[in-house]
Amino acid sequence: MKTDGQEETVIFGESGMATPITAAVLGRLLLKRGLAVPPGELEQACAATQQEGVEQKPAERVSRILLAAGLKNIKVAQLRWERFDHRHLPALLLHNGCWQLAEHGDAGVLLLTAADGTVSRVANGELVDAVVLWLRVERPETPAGELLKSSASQMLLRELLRDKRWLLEVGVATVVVNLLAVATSLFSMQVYDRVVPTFAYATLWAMVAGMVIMVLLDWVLKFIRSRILDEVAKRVDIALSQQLYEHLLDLRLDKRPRSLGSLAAQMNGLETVRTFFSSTIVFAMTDLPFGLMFIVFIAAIGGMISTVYLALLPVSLLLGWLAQRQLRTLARLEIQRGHERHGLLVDTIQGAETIQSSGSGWFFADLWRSITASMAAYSLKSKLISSLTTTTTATLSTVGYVAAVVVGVLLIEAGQLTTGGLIACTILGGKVIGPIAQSVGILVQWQHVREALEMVNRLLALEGNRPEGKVLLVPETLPDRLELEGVRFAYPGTPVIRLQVETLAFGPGDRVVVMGPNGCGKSTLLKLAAGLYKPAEGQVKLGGADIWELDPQVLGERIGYLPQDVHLFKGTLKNNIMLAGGINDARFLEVAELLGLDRVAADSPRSMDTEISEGGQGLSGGQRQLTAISRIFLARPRVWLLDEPSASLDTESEERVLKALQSHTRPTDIVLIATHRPRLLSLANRLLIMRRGQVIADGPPAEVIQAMQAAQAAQNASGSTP
Ligand SMILES: Nc1ncnc2c1ncn2[C@@H]1O[C@H](COP(=O)(O)OP(=O)(O)OP(=O)(O)O)[C@@H](O)[C@H]1O
Repeated sequence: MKTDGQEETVIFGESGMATPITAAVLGRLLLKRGLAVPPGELEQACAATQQEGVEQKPAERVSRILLAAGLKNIKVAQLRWERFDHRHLPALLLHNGCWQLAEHGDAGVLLLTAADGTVSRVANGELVDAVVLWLRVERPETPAGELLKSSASQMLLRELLRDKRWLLEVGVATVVVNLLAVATSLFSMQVYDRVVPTFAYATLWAMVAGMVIMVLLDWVLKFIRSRILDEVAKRVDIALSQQLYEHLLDLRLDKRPRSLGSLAAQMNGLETVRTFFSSTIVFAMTDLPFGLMFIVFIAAIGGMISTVYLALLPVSLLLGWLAQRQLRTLARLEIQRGHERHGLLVDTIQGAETIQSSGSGWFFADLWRSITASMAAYSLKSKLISSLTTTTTATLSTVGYVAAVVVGVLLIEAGQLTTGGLIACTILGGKVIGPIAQSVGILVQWQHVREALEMVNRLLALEGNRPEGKVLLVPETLPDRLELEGVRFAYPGTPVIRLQVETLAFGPGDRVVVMGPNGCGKSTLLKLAAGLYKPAEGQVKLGGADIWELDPQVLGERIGYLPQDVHLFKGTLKNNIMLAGGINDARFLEVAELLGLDRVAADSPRSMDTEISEGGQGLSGGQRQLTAISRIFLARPRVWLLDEPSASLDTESEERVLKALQSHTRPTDIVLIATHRPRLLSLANRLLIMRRGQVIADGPPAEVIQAMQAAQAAQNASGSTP
């Protein structure tokens, strides 16, 4: 189909009507997303895919067009507008019967650009039935040159250069150590040329005495150099790991990678970097540039012999460069598999009970074996390449030695060189090739370090909760009011909106129970209200202030959040209850008694000092839940956000928690409880019902229940009507 000279492909809308998508509108989107296509290619691709038939879904068709136009690594997703995460704009939108480019406009208005370039402004609400095509571009690899500009490298450099004195000290020590190496060769030259022909022992002893001093100096300098570098590595290590860990603590939860294994591996990346910089290999690197200095000395002593080493130097470097290209890919693959293995390990340890009870151990053992086998294969390949390169460099070194001796003999015959001179040249020659042979080992390690740095970069690139340098509000008083305004939220990596709330306000004294089917967004609502997740759009306000503008301490003080999955940490029961500390014993005991935790402690020989292992091992599910609830009671927040507080509790404990909530909350506190337990309704003066991320009913519990029952009855009646 052609319109105005533009190639079109035909796409079926939801209703089954064919809706054309032009190369022009797709081209506009690609341009906005920074994806270049040579002129004419998109039109050709559209025409080619059109000939294949029109029965494909829009997303499939656009995928084919993009592939035909040479754009790989792009996934196309088709979504309903109301479930689309606006952060992923620009996208293509099917509105008013044609596909248009949709972009953010101002004040929540959307800019739509049609194929012919006409722009219209549309309000969000007008697009309820619209369909979106969203391009998800896979992350491009960081180019090598970018690495040094990257945050981890910058952080490393910043730490290394914080106190520059060590650079001078190490520099001076390295120069002197290498000059002493020249002195050793000069010693051999003098012995062969002056001592051996005449057996001049007096000269020999004088030179030996000089050498002893030099050897001692060499030892002392090398020792000092290694101490200085160790100190620097230690300093950098402490600073970097602290910065990285704090970044991890402050990481925005919705920006965290989903796999725990890769998150932990990214953190561990620093370890690889640290080991590299604190290893002796750094000395080999600092000695590398002195190869050229030794060639200059060889030229001064043996003239033409230097050309042998000058020729060998680029050959060895080329060999190393070729090797490192291969090694880099292998290192990346090995590290990726390493992440998977790490993730599997974490999962296996956490899910040990499930694995054993389900008898699925063989499956995990197989998975482990296959990952380990492929890691071993990559490692074997990289060892093969590095040993091939090392052996070749060693052979080159021998070839260099033989060539230098041959050239030396010719020079001795021509009277331009002495035997001692030749020996000195070959000693210095070894010092040119030696570090290069060693550098192959450095290259192997460097590839791992490079990958590790990229991993750390990825971690650092993840957004923190509060941007650095942002001025945060610390209000002295905050009215007890929690509001959600125009909130839309999608979890990372998915464009599906999981929470959509136009306006929702909670005032002083509100006792709200949130109910709804599994996965309707109750926990998501509570997490957003607690400021754990940031909405893609809209605001969550506490006392009129956006909670993302508030200092986390203010937030922590005002809001108490009980997660659905309670987590306890390694330590004692008491430590776990008083997690953030700062609570007096009387209050602690009062809360323990209130919630029945004193009885848990009484059952254990170590009472409140009962040992808890990582992840809360050592307590029952209900006891873990009580422990977590007691943290909130100790904190006494103004806003209580409790996610399934009684899910693991027996009736007695549930009653106790209910009573505690009635008696120990202030009349002005806001209490929000997500639950499936009707018993908790006795506490509520307000009931929210949620479906598919939206609040569908809100009001006094009796009224809401009545309305829901009436709606259900009406639905049943209409469903039973023939
Ligand atoms: N971390 C996550 N990443 C991606 N999607 C998520 C994540 N957590 C929850 N979801 C999805 O968001 C939706 C809402 O989840 P939520 O936990 O808020 O439901 P819920 O109403 O609390 O359910 P339940 O009653 O089972 O606890 C679900 O469809 C779920 O699959």
